[in-house]
Amino acid sequence: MNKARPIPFRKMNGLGNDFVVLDARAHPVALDSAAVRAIADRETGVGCDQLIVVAPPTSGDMDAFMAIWNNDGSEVDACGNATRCVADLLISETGKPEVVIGTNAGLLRCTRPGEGLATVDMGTPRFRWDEIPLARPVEDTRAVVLDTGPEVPELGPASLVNVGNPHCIFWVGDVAAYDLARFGPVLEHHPIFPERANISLAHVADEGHIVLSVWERGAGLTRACGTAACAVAVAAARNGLAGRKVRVTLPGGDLSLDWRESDGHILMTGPLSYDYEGTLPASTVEPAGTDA
Ligand SMILES: N[C@@H](CCC[C@H](N)C(=O)O)C(=O)O
Repeated sequence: MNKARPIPFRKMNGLGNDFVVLDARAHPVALDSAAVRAIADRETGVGCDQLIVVAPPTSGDMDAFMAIWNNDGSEVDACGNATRCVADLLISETGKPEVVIGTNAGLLRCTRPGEGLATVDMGTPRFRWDEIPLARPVEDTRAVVLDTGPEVPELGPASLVNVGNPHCIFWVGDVAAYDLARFGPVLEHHPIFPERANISLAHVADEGHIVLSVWERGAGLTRACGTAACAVAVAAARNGLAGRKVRVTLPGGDLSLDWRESDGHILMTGPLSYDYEGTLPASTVEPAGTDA
């Protein structure tokens, strides 16, 4: 007899960047791209920008491991906003002042500076062309001219950086003046990015404040993207456009970024919220043959 029970999930968000969070620590889940797309579908599934699986630690130096899937079914290494959400879950559960989350992009240390807030140490950015990665050598990733067709407006040179995932940033005078939803997909799939890229339009309002709009790889236009905020903060400082501590305003709200002088780590602080809880039919996420 199939005794499979429904799988509980939490719906959470960081500045409106929204996640279905599955806790696979007690009961494993098996996901493939098709299952992720079905759950993430806003018409026929739960709907989310990313699906997050909290799994048991894979080594003694972490509290849990976190797997990240975009809503197009691609698995990725980093998600800043979801890391804050999972950090809050683990801090509430353990009572520890600091938790360590394992990701495919490395170990991330997280704290709770106030109720409903989390700070994540996103580690150090990478700037070399083969670390971003790019399809061809580029000497200086601070300002790269991309060949684009008529569907992309004149945006000037891009700054490229990897903060656990690849980001491409264009510096503009007014982010609202551009229809990023129209040409974001073209840039995401530009041949210079063998793993595609997250595409940002950034306006430096002053040396401590940047306004940002993001077309996320594998998810489209989102209300916020934590790693894009990290990427734009370090790229602005590296280009001499802003200081190392900046406020980044996204459509969903503000994040505080500190590209720490002492060790080059990026600290990202911002809010997170719990939306609701629900259950998924076991058949959507259980390993084949499970009779749990
Ligand atoms: N929403 C995220 C980023 C999620 C992954 C990204 N779309 C990618 O494919 O790299 C964030 O808050 O950082």
